[in-house]
Amino acid sequence: MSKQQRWNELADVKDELASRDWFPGTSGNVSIKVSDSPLAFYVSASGKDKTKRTSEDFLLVDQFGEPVEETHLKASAETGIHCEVYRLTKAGCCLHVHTVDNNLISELYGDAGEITFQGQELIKAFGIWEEEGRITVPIVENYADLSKLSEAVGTVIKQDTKAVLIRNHGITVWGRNAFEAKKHLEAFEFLFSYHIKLQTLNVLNKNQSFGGVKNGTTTIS
Ligand SMILES: CSCCC(=O)C(=O)COP(=O)(O)O
Ligand SMILES: [Zn+2]
Repeated sequence: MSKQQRWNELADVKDELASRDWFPGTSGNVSIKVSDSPLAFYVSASGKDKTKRTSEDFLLVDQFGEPVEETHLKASAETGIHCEVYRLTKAGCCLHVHTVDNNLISELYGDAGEITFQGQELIKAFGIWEEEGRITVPIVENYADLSKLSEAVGTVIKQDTKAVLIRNHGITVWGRNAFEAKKHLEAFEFLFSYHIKLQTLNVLNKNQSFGGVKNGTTTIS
């Protein structure tokens, strides 16, 4: 596939994530691999409004996140994380978004360092078809030092890892191509949303059983 086709593929997936409001406040970044050896990938330019489609949305960078073509564009501040994903996995596309649900999950399970999902049909979206199939997402602290953050992400990526949560920040997820990366992202966001809603309902039920409704107001503690 040509570089232009890769660019278009990345622009299309960015548009689809934007249509879901998954890039609030210029957050998020996306990348797609163009060549394996030497590694080169398009990554979104830093600080842009990712809901807009322009000819300056992406730049080509190498394994170190350095531009390989003359450009005035600055690569995403989190390019180092994409470099780690391409170094450690067979990913062809890597997506990073900030959502309320992924931030809540990262905070609720941040101390545990991971969250595991089991018994959900959508786990099949990760290619896991076993009856008792499970998927674990590691969670790292949101280090302000981006080199340290990239290193922390790299440390938790194992052979079957498909995403990493950054605490109170967002998710970085990947797939062999743009289609698979988006599928994984959508499936994770579904699982996060389901889990939060279920936990909230459980707390509400518990409060009602134990008289948690005071003065006509149900409190969630
Ligand atoms: C306002 S979002 C803060 C930076 C961030 O977390 C992000 O995802 C976007 O950074 P980029 O440099 O890729 O625009
Ligand atoms: Zn981010």
